[in-house]
Amino acid sequence: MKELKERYLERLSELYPTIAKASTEIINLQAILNLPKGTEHFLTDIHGEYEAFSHVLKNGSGSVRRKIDDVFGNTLSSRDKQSLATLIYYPKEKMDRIRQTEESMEDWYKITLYRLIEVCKCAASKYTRSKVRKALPKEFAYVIEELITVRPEVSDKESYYNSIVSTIIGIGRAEPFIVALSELIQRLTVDHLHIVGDVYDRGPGPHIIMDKLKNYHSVDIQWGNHDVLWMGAAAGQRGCIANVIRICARYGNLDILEDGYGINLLPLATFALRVYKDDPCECFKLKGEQNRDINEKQLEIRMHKAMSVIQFKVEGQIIKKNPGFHLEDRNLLDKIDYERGVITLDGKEYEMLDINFPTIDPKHPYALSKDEEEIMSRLESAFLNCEKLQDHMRFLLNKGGLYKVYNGNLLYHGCVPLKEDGTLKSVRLYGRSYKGKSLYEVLESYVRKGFYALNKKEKERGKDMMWYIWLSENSPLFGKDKMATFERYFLAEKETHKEKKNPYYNLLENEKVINMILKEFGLTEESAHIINGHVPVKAITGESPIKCNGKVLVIDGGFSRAYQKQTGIAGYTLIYNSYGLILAAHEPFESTEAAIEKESDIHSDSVVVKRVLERKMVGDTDIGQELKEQIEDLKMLLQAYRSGEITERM
Ligand SMILES: O=P(O)(O)OC[C@H]1O[C@](O)(COP(=O)(O)O)[C@@H](O)[C@@H]1O
Ligand SMILES: [Mn+2]
Repeated sequence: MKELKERYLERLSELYPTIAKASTEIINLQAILNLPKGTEHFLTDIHGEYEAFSHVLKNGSGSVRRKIDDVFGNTLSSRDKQSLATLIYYPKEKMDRIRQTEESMEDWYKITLYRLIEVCKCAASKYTRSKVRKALPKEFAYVIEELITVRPEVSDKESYYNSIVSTIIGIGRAEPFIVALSELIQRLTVDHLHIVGDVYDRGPGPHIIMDKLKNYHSVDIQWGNHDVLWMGAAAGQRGCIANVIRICARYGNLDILEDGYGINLLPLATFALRVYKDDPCECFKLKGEQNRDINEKQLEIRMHKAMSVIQFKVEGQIIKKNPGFHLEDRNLLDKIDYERGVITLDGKEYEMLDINFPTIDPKHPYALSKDEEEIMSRLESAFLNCEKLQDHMRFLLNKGGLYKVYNGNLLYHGCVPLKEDGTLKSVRLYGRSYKGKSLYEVLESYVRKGFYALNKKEKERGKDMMWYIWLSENSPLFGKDKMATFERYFLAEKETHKEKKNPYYNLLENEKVINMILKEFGLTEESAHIINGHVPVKAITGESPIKCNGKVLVIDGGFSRAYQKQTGIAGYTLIYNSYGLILAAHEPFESTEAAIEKESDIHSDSVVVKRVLERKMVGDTDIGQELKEQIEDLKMLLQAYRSGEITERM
């Protein structure tokens, strides 16, 4: 044991070769511990709505505006503060407009630069100089540092700053400088971003969101069921591929695949046009407002139906291949009487709203036709070989997981499967039982195996498991008793569409149950929270996202336009800064254009969920914990230098 310690100290002495260097590092780390905790920003269920996403990313769900309020208090009108906020979110676009009406741009630059520098100073004050320096845009790094640091040795500060600002304006660099400062403020306002699942599906730009996330300075992602669906598709799992394409078609978003990812859908299109030529495909109308031409719409509706039929077939095959999934009762194609146009479910007969299935052989309803097989095999290789998709999925794998414990909070997308009595539900997977945290962990390991396992069988299991995570009642990411896709397309009876939620969702107010879950994930402190997405909070009916006296926060972002009618708002996001937790309720996002022109911001309401008694410092966070350990190690090294166990390296 001692040997190990010695070896460790030797290694450490390579990094801190002298007493002076080790001491300096201890002092630096100690200083960081005493800075206020960085701001965390939580977003969930973005569902492809990249414009709204991009806006909340820019405004930090109200954090930028709060900074402006802190700095200017009553010395600026609320209008001016809002203009300044909009400028910080959209500097280029805003200046394009201002230039058209402003009489003296020079004055405007002066006032604006002064205001931005003040906000920037405030945003930077939470960080060490070294961290701020790393965030500075290269081109203006030196000047910005000059402007935001207090220089006691300069006696006439005002004229010092004024001369820098005048030079910037004089040499025609005011606008790029304003852009750089605005972006820096955005960057410094939020220290770390959490995405609590469901980047993908329903909206038009998940690939754009993924690109933005890839460039974001600090982020983690808890996968949502829709994300795992896309991961499964990228791994070549046919059930996932079929669902991904069906959902894109349903929302009129096939462009994501064709233009966003370069996946060729022509074979599917020609097939759908041929096979469903005279079929009105009534059950497969597209969702949302679709402003596209009628022929295009007709084509997409047919592709929607063609892919849905393929989905029900390939899912049937996966269910047969994996008896352990216990999903046999979801195989419905063999329950249809194709002659009479009815289906029998639980002993009851229902009329099918559509009975035109030219590719289904009633004796072998789950077999793909030759053409369907050909399409799926081409799609499989298209998904597997799509560089950009693979790159996005690698990012999800590297930055994400099924859950996260971070600064005393437990983050996951869906739920922890429970029994009616509130105890953990045990789930058998490939011969072993798992519940709670171990269920999360084994499922995550299967996802990774689906991408990386060398053993073919393990890899195959991993892939199928991604489809299972998408829709199984035992999946913590889905948490409903069935996914009633088939019934919702083909049956009029609403009772068959019902997807019953796991008891978890009825137990969210039960403190005993919530404490049990937190403890299961190693969180025993009274101050711990669960942060949850997945289920839209229906503010319209008075539902609150704050459950269990604030211990649970269900912040389904409601970004998804398709769901805004049901929720009545555009959902919630959460901020955790050094003063506590703040929940922001958002109004629907009209457009980027409106956000700039009308200076409309979409957070309508901010509720302080919890105000801490004492301001939280870095020392109180997970990173603070690590820093404290580093300090302890360095103290050990110092001791070793002083006692002569280790000699300084000069
Ligand atoms: O509204 P759509 O697109 O028809 O999708 C409904 C389906 O999506 C789900 O709600 C799952 O998606 P979420 O994770 O966004 O809730 C299923 O339970 C349901 O069958
Ligand atoms: Mn979800």
